[in-house]
Amino acid sequence: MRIDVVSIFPDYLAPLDLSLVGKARTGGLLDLRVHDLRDWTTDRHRTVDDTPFGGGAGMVMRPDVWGTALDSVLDDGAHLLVPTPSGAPLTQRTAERLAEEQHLVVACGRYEGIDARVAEHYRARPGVRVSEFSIGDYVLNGGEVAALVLVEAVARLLPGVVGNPESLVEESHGAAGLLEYPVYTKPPQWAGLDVPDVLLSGHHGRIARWRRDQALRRTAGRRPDLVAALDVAALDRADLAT
Ligand SMILES: Oc1ccccc1-c1ccno1
Repeated sequence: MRIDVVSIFPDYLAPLDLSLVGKARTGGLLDLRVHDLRDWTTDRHRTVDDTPFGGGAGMVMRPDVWGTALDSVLDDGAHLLVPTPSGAPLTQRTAERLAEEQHLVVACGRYEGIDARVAEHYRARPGVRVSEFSIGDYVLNGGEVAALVLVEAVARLLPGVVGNPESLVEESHGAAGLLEYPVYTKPPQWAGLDVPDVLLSGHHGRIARWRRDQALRRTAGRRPDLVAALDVAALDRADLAT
C-alpha cells in the first residue's frame, strides 16, 4: 500500500518513522510519502492561504496550491482522504476497508480549512474517491494528528505489520463490535489487588466466557451506543469457537 500525506507541517508526521509503522515502511509493507504543501507554491513567500470570501475570521487554504499538489500525488484509483471536524467518523470498519486499498492520499488542512472546491473538483475526477473524515467530536489546529491516527489505524491492519494477527481479533471494536475485556499480568497480587481467579484456572472455556461477559459489560456500561450495533451473529460464532 502507498500512502501520501500532504501538510504544511511535514515534521508532524515524524512519529510514523517509529515502531510498527516505521518497521512496515523499512520492511516494504508500506510505502509512506510525506510532502510539504509549500513545495507546490510559486511565490517568494510560499503562500498557501488567503482571506475567506464572505468575510469571517481566519484564513482559508488556497485551491490552486492544493490542486497542483494533489495533481502531483493522486493517480487513478487513489482515495483522497481529508480530515475535518465536519467529516464522517473514522471507525475500525472504515480502517479495515481502507486497509484493502492500494493508494491513499491524506490532505492535511490548517487555518479555517481547505477551499471547498478542492474536494468538489476531485469528486468529479474519474477514478478518484474523496472522503472527508473526523477522528472525534472536538476541534484540532489541523489535520496532521488525524492523519497520524488514520495511518496507524490502517497500517497496523496490513498483512505482516502486527507480529501476531490473532491480537487483532479480540481488540476493542473488533468483528463483533465489542470493547475489549480487562487484561492482567504478573504479579498475581499487586497493591492489595488480585487477578480474577478464573484467569488462573487454566479452564480455557470458562476464561473465554468470562472475557466475553466482561467485554459485553464494558460495552453496555461505557458505549451504550455500540450495543444497538452489536453483531450478535459474530458474537455467537466467537462463543461457539470457545
Ligand atoms: O479539528 C480539525 C481541524 C483540521 C482537520 C481535522 C480536524 C479534526 C477534528 C476531528 N477530526 O478531525
